Amino acid sequence: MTAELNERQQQIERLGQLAVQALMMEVTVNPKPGLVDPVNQGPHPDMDVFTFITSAMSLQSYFNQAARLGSQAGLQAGPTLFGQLRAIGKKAETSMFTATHGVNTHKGAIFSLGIIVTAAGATIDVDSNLRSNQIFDIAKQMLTGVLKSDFTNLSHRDPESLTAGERQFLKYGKTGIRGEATAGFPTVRELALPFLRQTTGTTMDRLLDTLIKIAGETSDSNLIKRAGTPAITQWMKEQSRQYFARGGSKTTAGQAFLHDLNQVFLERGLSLGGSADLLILTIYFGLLEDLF
Ligand SMILES: CC(C)(COP(=O)(O)OP(=O)(O)OC[C@H]1O[C@@H](n2cnc3c(N)ncnc32)[C@H](O[C@H]2O[C@H](COP(=O)(O)OP(=O)(O)OP(=O)(O)O)[C@@H](O)[C@H]2O)[C@@H]1O)[C@@H](O)C(=O)NCCC(=O)NCCS
Ligand SMILES: Nc1ncnc2[nH]cnc12
Repeated sequence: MTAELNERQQQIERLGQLAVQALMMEVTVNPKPGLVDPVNQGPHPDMDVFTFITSAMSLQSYFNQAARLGSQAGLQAGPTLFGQLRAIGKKAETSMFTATHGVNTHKGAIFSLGIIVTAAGATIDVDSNLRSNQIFDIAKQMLTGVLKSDFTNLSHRDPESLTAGERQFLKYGKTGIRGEATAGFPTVRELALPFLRQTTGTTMDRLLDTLIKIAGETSDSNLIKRAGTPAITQWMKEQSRQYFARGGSKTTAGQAFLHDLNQVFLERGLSLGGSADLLILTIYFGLLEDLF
């Protein structure tokens, strides 16, 4: 192998490794309301931090493959590339369920982070200052037409076979994670990543604040599913506002608020699985940009 090819190969592998690192960093952040962390299972009795570590490790080869797929497609990447990714994503879902004995830890991340890692592979030759924006643009290019293809004819399907996201589209017109991805992940591009870039303090402080920022601004289909109503999104926005009004993770008042919020999530069985996925994406960009 020539030195040039070898270096390219290493860059591709690095993109895959950073994906698993982002999954590990997300699950380490605590105290996270409604989510599994090393201290708490939150409202997820079927999983703990070890389930997440096992799940993340099982996805290494998927993310390496995704980065390689992207690097082969380059900047013209489009829906064909997404079709190829979905095929390997479905296999990765099966590997994840085998590794976790049937627990859904990273289904959302297989989809969202898979797209971003593939787009990162496609921008391997782009200048590092321009890269993040290019990744979002390519993700958008790749997802062209997905809303139409995934949501057409849903009403003719057996209602029992529909996923939470599909049900929420039929019931509330909400496009969920597919809508976010099709728009090029605006919650990450315009809100979470700029927010993370200007945070200070420990990595734990910065990531906790970024999570609560995301949770206050996104429509988390996992939260809606658990609450049984989309009105929960407005409630979450208010919780986020109050947390930051107390100074966030770096203040005693902010930490006390978070502690109480964790209790509320536990008592009501609420989860922030979708927001966790967007945090994972934000961490991935943070790693690419050397923000930690
Ligand atoms: C497009 C797919 C993601 C499938 O979508 P689907 O319609 O099956 O599901 P959705 O409900 O739309 O969402 C799927 C997961 O995406 C995450 N998510 C939701 N909202 C957001 C958001 N605003 N931003 C980012 N991410 C979001 C979320 O994942 C997290 O929650 C998961 C736990 O969920 P679940 O098991 O349903 O919930 P529990 O509370 O545990 O269940 P109960 O105990 O209540 O029963 C966890 O994985 C988090 O990561 C949503 O769950 C994609 O999978 C797809 O295309 N599927 C088709 C097959 C395929 O092609 N797969 C390969 C993709 S490359
Ligand atoms: N830490 C976490 N807890 C529960 N669901 C998640 N989905 C992604 N990360 C998660």
